Amino acid sequence: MTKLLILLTFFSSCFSSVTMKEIRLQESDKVLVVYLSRTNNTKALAEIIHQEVGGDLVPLELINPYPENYRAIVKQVAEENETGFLPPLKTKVDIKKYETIFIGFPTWGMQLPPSLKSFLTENNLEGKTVIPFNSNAGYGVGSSFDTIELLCPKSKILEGFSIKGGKERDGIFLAIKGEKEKEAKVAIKSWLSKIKLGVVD
Ligand SMILES: Cc1cc2nc3c(=O)[nH]c(=O)nc-3n(C[C@H](O)[C@H](O)[C@H](O)COP(=O)(O)O)c2cc1C
Repeated sequence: MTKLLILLTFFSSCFSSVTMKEIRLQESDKVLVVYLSRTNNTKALAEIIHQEVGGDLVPLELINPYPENYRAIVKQVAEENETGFLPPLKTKVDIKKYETIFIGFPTWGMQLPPSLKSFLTENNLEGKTVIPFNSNAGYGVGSSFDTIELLCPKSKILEGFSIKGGKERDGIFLAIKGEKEKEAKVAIKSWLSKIKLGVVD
């Protein structure tokens, strides 16, 4: 009887470890990490998240890119925010393929950038898990996370992640590199395990 129990325990543990691995791979297939980044800070976060959770990593591109000049982009974004203009996207995603969607963006004018509003309007995220992440110049996420809640009323929205990135206004472009990148990695890993999306080896 004891022998039988030991054998059963052995086989069930083999079986469960195979199943766990398969589930993780399947889940990873259904993960999308989509992000907007101008000076690569949010891109650095997206790459760390992608290394941790797998899936597809997709940069969001516009049909008509924003001006290079900082003052010009600030002015254009302010106008778009005021009029509610949704810039058309070059990036198309087959959203049906995904169940878990990480959405990354910088804070622009203390709001969600207009192209993210386009993305969330163009794609139906009903029933999907949505996880925002953000970099900013030190002033926080503004209304961006709340706007995601508004635009994704039928999604399960998990706690977002936010970190200080660059400050283009003061000539600081990519800040999430070297030591800062290592710090971001530690913070992201702890956030992912808090929201229970960290991949266990
Ligand atoms: C048009 C524009 C507006 C911005 N507005 C804000 C803001 O309101 N608050 C803030 O903290 N940072 C603001 N920033 C700074 C970015 O959020 C910050 O530099 C971020 O790390 C950039 O991310 P990226 O490198 O992925 O583009 C703004 C940057 C741009 C280009």
